[in-house]
Amino acid sequence: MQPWITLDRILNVNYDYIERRIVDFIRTYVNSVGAKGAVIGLSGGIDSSVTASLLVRALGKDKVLALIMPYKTTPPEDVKDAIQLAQMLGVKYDVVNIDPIRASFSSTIPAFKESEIVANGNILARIRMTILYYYANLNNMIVAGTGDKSELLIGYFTKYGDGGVDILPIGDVYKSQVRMLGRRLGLPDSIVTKPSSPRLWEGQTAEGELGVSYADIDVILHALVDLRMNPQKAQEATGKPLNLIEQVWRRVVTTEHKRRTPVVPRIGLRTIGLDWRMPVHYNGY
Ligand SMILES: Nc1ncnc2c1ncn2[C@@H]1O[C@H](COP(=O)(O)OP(=O)(O)OC[C@H]2O[C@@H]([n+]3cccc(C(=O)O)c3)[C@H](O)[C@@H]2O)[C@@H](O)[C@H]1O
Ligand SMILES: Nc1ncnc2c1ncn2[C@@H]1O[C@H](COP(=O)(O)OP(=O)(O)OP(=O)(O)O)[C@@H](O)[C@H]1O
Ligand SMILES: [Mg+2]
Repeated sequence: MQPWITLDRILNVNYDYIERRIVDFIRTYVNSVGAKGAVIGLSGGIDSSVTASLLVRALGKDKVLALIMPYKTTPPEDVKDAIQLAQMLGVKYDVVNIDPIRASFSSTIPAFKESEIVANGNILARIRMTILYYYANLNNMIVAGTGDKSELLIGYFTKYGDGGVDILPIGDVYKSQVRMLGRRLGLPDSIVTKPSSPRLWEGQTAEGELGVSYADIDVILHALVDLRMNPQKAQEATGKPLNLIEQVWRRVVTTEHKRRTPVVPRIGLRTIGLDWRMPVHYNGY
């Protein structure tokens, strides 16, 4: 049988609907929790650019605050792209260089190891999260996350770093779809065509670190997650190698802890995270 789950199938979705749904979600959520707006980290990458653009459509430019937080591994073009986008959207922005903050970690932590690139890279994401929450606290705003469905499902984010946010507007949109959305939102070409990278260390790219392309990841996730296929069925339907499918699935299952609130052992009659559930903007008593 010819593979029928192709990238075209992932890309061929109703972007008008996606845009309307997300804009409506942001507006309703921010208003119903009584926040004054949203704070976002702008990296010059596709995810934060699309999210920022949707925030402005939902809330208006005066209710969106952008933080541009370069480190020495951030290419100057990224800073330029982020500033250009903030100006294009008309939002207020601050540029905060995080080099000295990160340097204070290496100079004060006795166990600090310069060679631990992933652990040290995660510090950058957690420094940025701390700064975003500082601005949110000062302005009675919430922190908008930028994780897309692909990154969230494979756990490709720093727990409580870029994962430490209040809402995830593009969290149900695959990376390949986010790029298409970016084009439709009129984002500059330099942003839309830029290869994804967390820029946590010199030369890092997402596809290089993961060892698989987002085009493949998205097709495989659609089969495994949306269509609930087992790896064998997913292989028939996508034509991708079984070992690649299993590798992606392994990432999904081993990172479930990143998508949950911390686990609590059951002791009482109702336990947080197990059978205590409440809507986040419930006003009743
Ligand atoms: N089963 C489990 N239950 C509960 N907690 C568990 C756990 N397994 C690990 N943990 C905890 O999780 C920690 C590991 O998670 P974490 O600290 O996130 O670290 P980790 O997943 O190892 O690293 C983050 C990954 O995300 C990538 N990243 C980061 C930031 C941005 C982006 C981007 O796309 O822009 C990508 C980064 O390149 C790296 O590959 C462990 O040290 C442990 O504390
Ligand atoms: N230099 C930076 N300044 C401000 N925020 C940043 C910076 N680097 C990362 N971030 C924040 O961390 C988020 C996660 O980074 P990530 O690289 O996944 O997203 P992106 O750069 O927007 O898109 P892509 O995944 O395509 O690179 C960013 O979307 C942004 O909110
Ligand atoms: Mg990036």
